[in-house]
Amino acid sequence: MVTINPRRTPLIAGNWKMNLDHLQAIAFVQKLAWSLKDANHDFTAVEVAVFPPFTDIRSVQTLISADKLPLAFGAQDVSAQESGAFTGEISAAFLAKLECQYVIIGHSERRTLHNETDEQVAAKVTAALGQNLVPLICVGETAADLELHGPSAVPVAQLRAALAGVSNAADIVVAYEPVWAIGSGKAATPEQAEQVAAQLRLVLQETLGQDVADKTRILYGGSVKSGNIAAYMREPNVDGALVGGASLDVTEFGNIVRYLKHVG
Ligand SMILES: O=C[C@H](O)COP(=O)(O)O
Repeated sequence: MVTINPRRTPLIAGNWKMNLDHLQAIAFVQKLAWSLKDANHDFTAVEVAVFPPFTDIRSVQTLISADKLPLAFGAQDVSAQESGAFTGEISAAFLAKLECQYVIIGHSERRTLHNETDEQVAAKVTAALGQNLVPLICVGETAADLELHGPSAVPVAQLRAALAGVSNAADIVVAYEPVWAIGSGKAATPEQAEQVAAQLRLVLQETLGQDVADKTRILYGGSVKSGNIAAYMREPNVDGALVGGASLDVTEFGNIVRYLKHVG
């Protein structure tokens, strides 16, 4: 039985990573919106967001705005800097100007492949909030971390660090993504996801207070598919999913969004 917390609208977020150019993005978003509309998806019951590459965002914004599509969108990363000589960087102000609602910060691929530190993640969170973007903060342990420290220690420490400069978080989203589950087909069990999500909610409570802890959505990410999403959504502290590979297939992503059809 799924009980939807009235303070936390479930969020299904598709992180396209470095896939789909701007023309493919337009076709994808149109098809996604049409297929969800055809299926009478209730966008007030489950929010849907896509995270295209930077070069697609203007096209996605224009389409969503012109056709008044009930989809949210965001970027996959942001600079901690406001402006200046930072070749290749994209500021939070630029993203806000493109009407992004969200920005993913601290994805494990950034932490691993670009050596992003907890301090840089925290600075990016502050930069995003400064432009009224909702930071979607990713945390998660590697297989080695899991063996060494157990399931919650690393994600909890990463979240604490990410919130270091946040005093008044109007709106944030947290994604628990065990690194060993990303793109591996070896998803965490719903119980594992719930265990860590509950610990992350405690961190939110301790650092930002009960109200923020109650209203903050905590997503699970890592090999989410239409066949396993419903089981995660039955867990009381899991409020949605950050989907990678499966978000690139319109039909599959649409079925993930429509998980309510498959839960008792
Ligand atoms: O941001 C999304 C995650 O990295 C999950 O990716 P995945 O669904 O391909 O495992």
